[in-house]
Amino acid sequence: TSVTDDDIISRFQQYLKINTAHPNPKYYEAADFILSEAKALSLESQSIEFVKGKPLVILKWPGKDTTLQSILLNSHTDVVPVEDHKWVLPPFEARVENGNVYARGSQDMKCVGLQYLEAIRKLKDSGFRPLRDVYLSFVPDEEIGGHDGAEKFANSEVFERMNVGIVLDEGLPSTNEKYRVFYAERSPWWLVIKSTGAPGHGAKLYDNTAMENLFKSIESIRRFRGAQFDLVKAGLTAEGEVVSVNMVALKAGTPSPTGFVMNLQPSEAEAAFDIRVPPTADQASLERRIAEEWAPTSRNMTFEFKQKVSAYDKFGQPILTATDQSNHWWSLLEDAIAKANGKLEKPEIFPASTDARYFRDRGLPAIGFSPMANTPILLHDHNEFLNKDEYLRGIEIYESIIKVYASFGDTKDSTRDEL
Ligand code: MET
Ligand SMILES: [Zn+2]
Ligand SMILES: [Zn+2]
Repeated sequence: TSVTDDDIISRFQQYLKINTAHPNPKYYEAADFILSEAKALSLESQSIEFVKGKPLVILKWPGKDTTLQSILLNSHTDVVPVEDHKWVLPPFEARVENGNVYARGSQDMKCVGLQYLEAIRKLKDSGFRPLRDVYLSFVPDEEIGGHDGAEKFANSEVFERMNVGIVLDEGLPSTNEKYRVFYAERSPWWLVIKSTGAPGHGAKLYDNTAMENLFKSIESIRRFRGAQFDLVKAGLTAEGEVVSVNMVALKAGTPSPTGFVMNLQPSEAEAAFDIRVPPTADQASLERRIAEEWAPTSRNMTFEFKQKVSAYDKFGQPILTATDQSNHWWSLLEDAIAKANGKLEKPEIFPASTDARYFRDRGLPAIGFSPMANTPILLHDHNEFLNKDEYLRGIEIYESIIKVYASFGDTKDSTRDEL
């Protein structure tokens, strides 16, 4: 069978046209599409609903030696919502302009999911047969925390039986010709702080109002944010190695039909922050800072975490995948990318969060990688796009990676089985 670039791009477009944005992702349409692609490629497939209405599709390309650890190529099928009217081209039509495919999910991360499949198609056409089992997982709900998707999957018996040795998951584009690659990620701490204070006349100056109490916290948080950001701006610390704090919501004031009651100081106020904590950070000291400076009871403040993922494993060690000789999957990835004439940046800590953490939590190596070079970073942004040629180039990169990974036959890597 001969595969044309047009066929490849049109399959990418088909996947992008399925609206899997929260809060009502069309998960069954996405699953059906993946399953029909799998069928065309003669891959084994199953769709599992760990949670009703949220299918997780697993595909398998069986290897010659099923006793070896397998390779898992993971991607999420959901995407973040869009503000339709702020896009130049409609976000779920995958139109092409100047060689760029515009769609929500074109970078995050429907590209990767289909590039895995296209790479397998090419390898199959070339007659290649894997030594190890190659698995693909298409998981729901990454963008809302992954609890009903990758988290359940990584802790399931199905996963256990897959005997996975290495996981590949998403990364970020780079604006130059080198690909970025990620060996760890920052942990999300979603914090809501609340203040209370005596209500009173809008004209009266008095201490301990809810607004004043909250603003003292906001000032302190902003000083911390500024100091962290300065390290990045000065080029001293990588983006993924500082703690980021961004205020994402503010709620206060007494509503009135025309807006707010203007002459009443409210008795409550709250603010929400998206905090990301690198595995290299001192978690305990950040916790103390939150309790003592950002939401102290002495200032009538309380706090609550909407999400708080530890950056450390159960032994208190930072969760990261080795990027040295101790991890042969890392060396193989370097080789594979070099073989395909690709260049790699120094490995980084992913500044946001991905499903890779659920696999790393299980003690598995997981590498974040989305082969997009020369591409502006538009994840979660308006007018997200990926250039056609970059997409096609990424398929070649995955061909090389899958080939190198799936033919690797070192017997030393079966330690997990021996335990
Ligand atoms: N990938 C998304 C993010 O980093 C959702 C992860 S769940 C905290 O924001
Ligand atoms: Zn993503
Ligand atoms: Zn995302």
